[in-house]
Amino acid sequence: MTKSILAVNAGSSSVKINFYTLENPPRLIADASISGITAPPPTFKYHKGDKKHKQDVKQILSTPQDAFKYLLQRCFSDPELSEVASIDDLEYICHRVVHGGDYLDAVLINDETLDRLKKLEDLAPLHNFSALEIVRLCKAEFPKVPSITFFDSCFHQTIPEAVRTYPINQEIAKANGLRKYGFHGISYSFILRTVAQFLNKPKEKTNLIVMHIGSGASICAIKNGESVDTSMGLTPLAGLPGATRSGSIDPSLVFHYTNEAGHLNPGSTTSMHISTAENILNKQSGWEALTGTTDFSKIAVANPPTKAHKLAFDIVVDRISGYIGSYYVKLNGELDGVVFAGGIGEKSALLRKALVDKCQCLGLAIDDAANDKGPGDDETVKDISKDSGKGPRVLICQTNEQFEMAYHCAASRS
Ligand SMILES: Nc1ncnc2c1ncn2[C@@H]1O[C@H](COP(=O)(O)OP(=O)(O)O)[C@@H](O)[C@H]1O
Ligand SMILES: CC(=O)OP(=O)(O)O
Ligand SMILES: [Mg+2]
Repeated sequence: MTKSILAVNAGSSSVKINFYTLENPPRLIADASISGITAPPPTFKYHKGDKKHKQDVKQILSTPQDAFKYLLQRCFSDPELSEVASIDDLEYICHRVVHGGDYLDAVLINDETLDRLKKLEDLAPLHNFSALEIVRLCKAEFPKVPSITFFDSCFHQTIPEAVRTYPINQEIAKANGLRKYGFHGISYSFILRTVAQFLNKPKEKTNLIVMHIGSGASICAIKNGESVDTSMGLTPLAGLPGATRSGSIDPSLVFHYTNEAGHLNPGSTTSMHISTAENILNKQSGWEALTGTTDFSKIAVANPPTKAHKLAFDIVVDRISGYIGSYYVKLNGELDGVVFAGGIGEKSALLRKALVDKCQCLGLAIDDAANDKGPGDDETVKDISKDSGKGPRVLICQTNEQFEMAYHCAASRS
């Protein structure tokens, strides 16, 4: 019986689990996901071969842990699904953990590594706790199956010192690990390999600007196959706005958020504890704070229902295009392509069009029909450039963090 790998990706608004055969490269057996955790009702999707199933979930799933438990229950007890998902066949469970601190590579979970990762929970408040709860649950439910954690932050260890260093007291910065880490790295690693292959270039000679735009959004400059800058920082709050995250703001805004603004003194933050500020910027901001919805498909529409929806869309376009310009300079204008990925990057033709139009001066142009059609289910990379061959290519990549983890797991264990 072929052994299998279960890969778990707990994002801020979704949980995706995929089963693969343990072979190099792994083959997909089945996948299941819960999306829209922050915009109920959540949606359950399941796919095996040509069998596809989609339904709204009636029960309340307000955290990624709840969503994971629901997925396990469906996969292991539903007669239709259980044939592919027997616990006895599982050889490894791969988990996406957003913040890996100073870890340079994936680690096998044991008491020591779990303890070390627990200390990082505060640095990715929307992610690490939930991901580690899922790791703990797997340890308890399937004690014989090793769990391996893959980190979003590892891909960015090539970011040069001047880019990753914050201009603050360096003793304090070093003692507390205060630097840019960057995230979505499992996704960037998948995108780099598949896009380089698509372009017929060695990874080491590939220069890209990649946008991973989902409920959490970031952008990465890749030079000669290495991350040289990315918009998220010490935590996934920095950079672009997200569904409930503010993205980068003037750091002093925190001290002026209450009605005591303009009367700053050491006591003026008493009603605004620092963890409250963190909570507001991570969970009560972003496009939900502007429009009332975390669902970007309600915002990226030809006729926005309110001025606030239009404003939210324009803010996202403004912030992303600002980074594209900055990264174009950082890559000395030597750019093979600009890549759209993530739930929004892959699905919103309107956002892609608005961004490419805004970046015309960099030689970017889009083929409207190809853009509107988007990628087919089996099309991992799609070229939507107006005139491929001229200027940097405009591409969509259907990223797959679950595959990336299984791929590295199978490669290192086979
Ligand atoms: N057709 C669409 N147009 C715009 N946004 C979309 C569309 N479909 C899904 N989305 C958005 O994609 C986001 C989820 O992205 P995804 O990368 O899957 O999630 P996560 O960040 O949890 O990993 C949600 O904000 C959802 O509203
Ligand atoms: C790092 C991050 O924000 O991840 P996600 O987009 O999956 O929430
Ligand atoms: Mg995600």
